[in-house]
Amino acid sequence: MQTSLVENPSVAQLDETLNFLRTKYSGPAPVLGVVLGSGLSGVANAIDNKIAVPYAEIPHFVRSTVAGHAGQLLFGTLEGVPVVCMQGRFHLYEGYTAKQATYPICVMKKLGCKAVIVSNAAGCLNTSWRVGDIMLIADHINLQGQNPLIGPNPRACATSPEQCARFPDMSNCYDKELRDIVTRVASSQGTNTREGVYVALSGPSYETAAEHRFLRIIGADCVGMSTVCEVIVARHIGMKVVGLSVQTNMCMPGVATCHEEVIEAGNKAGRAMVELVKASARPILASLEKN
Ligand SMILES: O=P(O)(O)O[C@H]1O[C@H](CO)[C@@H](O)[C@H]1O
Ligand SMILES: Nc1nc2[nH]cnc2c(=O)[nH]1
Repeated sequence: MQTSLVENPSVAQLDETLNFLRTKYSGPAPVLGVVLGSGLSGVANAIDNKIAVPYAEIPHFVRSTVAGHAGQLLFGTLEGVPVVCMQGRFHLYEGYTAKQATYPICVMKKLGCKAVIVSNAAGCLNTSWRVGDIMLIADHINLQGQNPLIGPNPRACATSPEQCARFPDMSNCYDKELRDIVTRVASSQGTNTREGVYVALSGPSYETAAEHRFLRIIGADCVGMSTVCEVIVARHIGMKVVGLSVQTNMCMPGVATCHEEVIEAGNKAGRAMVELVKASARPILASLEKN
């Protein structure tokens, strides 16, 4: 069943989704959500005791239509931490509304997640970086021309109506404490992460050289077509966020970009990302429990 979500998800819709998921998975409630971007599905292999539920079966989920996005929800544990993982995400350019694309984040919240790790494949605008580098998102610029919070407030997936500010603060969107944890884990693994700004456009066309110049001038380090709507919803309903952008292609004049290259680079660099996400799960949980 595929519902056209132009309104916020209702209590009835969320209940229907959750009741269905409970028929598929009855293990410990996930505390951490993970969203895997293009070519980054390797994290799925690190999940133990996995139960996979295709999006096509889940009430009110839309379908994954993009190569490199498997289109299933995974339940299991990552280094002993109960997680729910989107192996593939929904994008606005697939024709989905911002509410449809972010519905799984509301479901993660209802399942019990306190934080979400969002990952993406991105075009690298920062000329000091290289393909394969992992950027911890420190901030974002939303140039998608959409905001998933437009419309009635509050939303049913929040813990309480008071949680959903009409004008939610986005100043610590990408949680500083969790970012520091991931940076420490990365350096203990010998992985050199860098922090930077992710800019999201609607896509699906890649950028022109003039657009690349513009995006650098406004302060972006890398560019993609996803993530920001998910993050806005997660913050609105009180979930902490970690964002990882794998640099899959250099945005340079005269250099063409194609999705096959993005997936291939994602697959390659994704290996380091798998180790990073795996090793970060327990310290992130410890930090969530402390706060
Ligand atoms: O952001 P993710 O889902 O990783 O995918 C990125 O890769 C695709 C373009 O190659 C776009 O969907 C872009 O957003
Ligand atoms: N918009 C955009 N999205 C991407 N995803 C991966 N690479 C790119 C890119 O160069 N531009």
